[in-house]
Amino acid sequence: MDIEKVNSMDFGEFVDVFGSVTERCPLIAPAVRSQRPFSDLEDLEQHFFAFTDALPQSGQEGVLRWHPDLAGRELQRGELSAESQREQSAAGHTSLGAAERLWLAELNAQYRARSGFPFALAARLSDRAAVPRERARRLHCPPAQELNTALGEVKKIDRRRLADLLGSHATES
Ligand SMILES: NC(=O)N[C@H]1NC(=O)NC1=O
Repeated sequence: MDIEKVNSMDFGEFVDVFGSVTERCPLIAPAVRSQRPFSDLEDLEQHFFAFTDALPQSGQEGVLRWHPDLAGRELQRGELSAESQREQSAAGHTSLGAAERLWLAELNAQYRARSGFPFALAARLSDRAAVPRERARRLHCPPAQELNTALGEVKKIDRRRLADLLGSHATES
C-alpha cells in the first residue's frame, strides 16, 4: 500500500486499517487521520507517536494498560488481537511449559504492582529467553525511566505494525 492510497482513504477505511496500530487505543487512528496528508510512512508513524507523546502521564499510562500481558491470561484464553497473537507467538510465548508460564505470570504481577501498568516489550524483537531477563532487569528501574522505556517499546510495536500494513521494511530501533 503506498502513501497516496493512505491519503485517499475515507475516515472509516482509515480507522479500519490503522485502528490496531496502537493496541486497543480507539482514539489514536481517528486523531491521526485528521493530520493528513502524510508525506511517507515515516511521517505517518511520527503522527502516531506524537499523539501518545503529547498525552499527560495518566494518558500515557492508559495507552500502556491496553496492552495485554506477555504470556498472560489473554493469550491462554485465546483473547489476544491478531497482531498480539502473532507477536507473542514470534517470541515463543505460545509454546511455554506450565512452570515457565507461572514464572512469567509472577514477574508480570510484580511488574504491574510496582509500575501500575503491564510490562511492555516489542516481542517480535525479542525471544523466549530475553523476555524474562529483560522483565527482571526492568523491575528495578526507577518508575519515570520505566515509563519512558515502556512507551519506547510501544513505538517499536507500532512501527512494525505500520510497516506490515504498508508492506515496507521497519528498521530495528
Ligand atoms: N505487554 C506487551 O508488551 N504486549 C505486547 N508486546 C508485543 O509485541 N505484542 C504484545 O501484545
